[in-house]
Amino acid sequence: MPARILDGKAVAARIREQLRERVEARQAAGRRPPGLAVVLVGEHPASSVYVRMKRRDCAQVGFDSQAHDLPEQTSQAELLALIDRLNAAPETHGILVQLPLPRHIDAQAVIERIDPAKDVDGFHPANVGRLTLRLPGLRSCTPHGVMTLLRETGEPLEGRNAVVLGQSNIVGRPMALELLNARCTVTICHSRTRDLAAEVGRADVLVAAVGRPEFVPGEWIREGSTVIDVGINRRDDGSLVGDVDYPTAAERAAWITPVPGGVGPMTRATLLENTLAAAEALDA
Ligand SMILES: Nc1nc(=O)c2c([nH]1)NC[C@@H]1CN(c3ccc(C(=O)N[C@@H](CCC(=O)O)C(=O)O)cc3)C=[N+]21
Repeated sequence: MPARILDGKAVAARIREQLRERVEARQAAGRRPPGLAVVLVGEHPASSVYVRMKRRDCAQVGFDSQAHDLPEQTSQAELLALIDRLNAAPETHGILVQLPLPRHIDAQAVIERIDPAKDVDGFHPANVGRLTLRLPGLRSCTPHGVMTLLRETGEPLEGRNAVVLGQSNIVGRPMALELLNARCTVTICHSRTRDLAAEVGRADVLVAAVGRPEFVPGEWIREGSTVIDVGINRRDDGSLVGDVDYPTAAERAAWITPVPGGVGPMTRATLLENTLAAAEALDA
């Protein structure tokens, strides 16, 4: 039986619709719209596209989208000064600094300058620490969005073997913590993992976040598993593929996310959810 498709695009659209209603209710109660500052430094080609999508999402749900497009030569001091102003601005509830930043800027210093209450990316050590300790806080959009998508399958996560491919700060590590908090048995694999095929073969839930096109062959996939593909890789012909070989994996999995239309739209919808949550907490 071929896998059922976990349609992130459709779930994200539903989330945006619910958010739009909540923003309308806020407005009817005389409260200001959630404000998201999206900061873009320089002209990384993919970043301009992603930032445009985020701003369009904001407009669609009635958020105040605040654009800060800075030149490539912006100094770290200038960027930190902007963060300070946004931290202090009452109309700004969320601050997103698009990554990657130009090489002369220390991204970690920038992340740590953001008020954790406005850190809608969930990248600040205070928020990662809160996730680690199972305390409420802003949770990184991609792993958080994946958890929302996993709930859509209706299958319980408790006790299942979850395998995460990739140990990055923005996906692999927080993803493993999310799955642990959902009481999965979690394995994190990386470039030094000895027998990747064997690890993947044990996965009831596989999350692939390695950033290599079609890296996981379908033969590795456990029959009946749930396959979440975080990879967004652009091929020479301009088309997008994930980290998993979709056609062969879909023959074995019970559920699988497509690329595009899977995790990507969920990441953006979760950014909006985090921004509304930040607004509710800050304006309370
Ligand atoms: N501070 C920061 N926060 C981020 O969350 C962040 C970032 N920097 N830098 C870059 C990555 C990448 N990222 C994506 C989110 C959604 C899609 C997405 O919606 N993709 C669609 C369309 C893809 C397309 O057509 O290009 C899809 O997969 O269906 C893609 C990429 C967020 N990132």
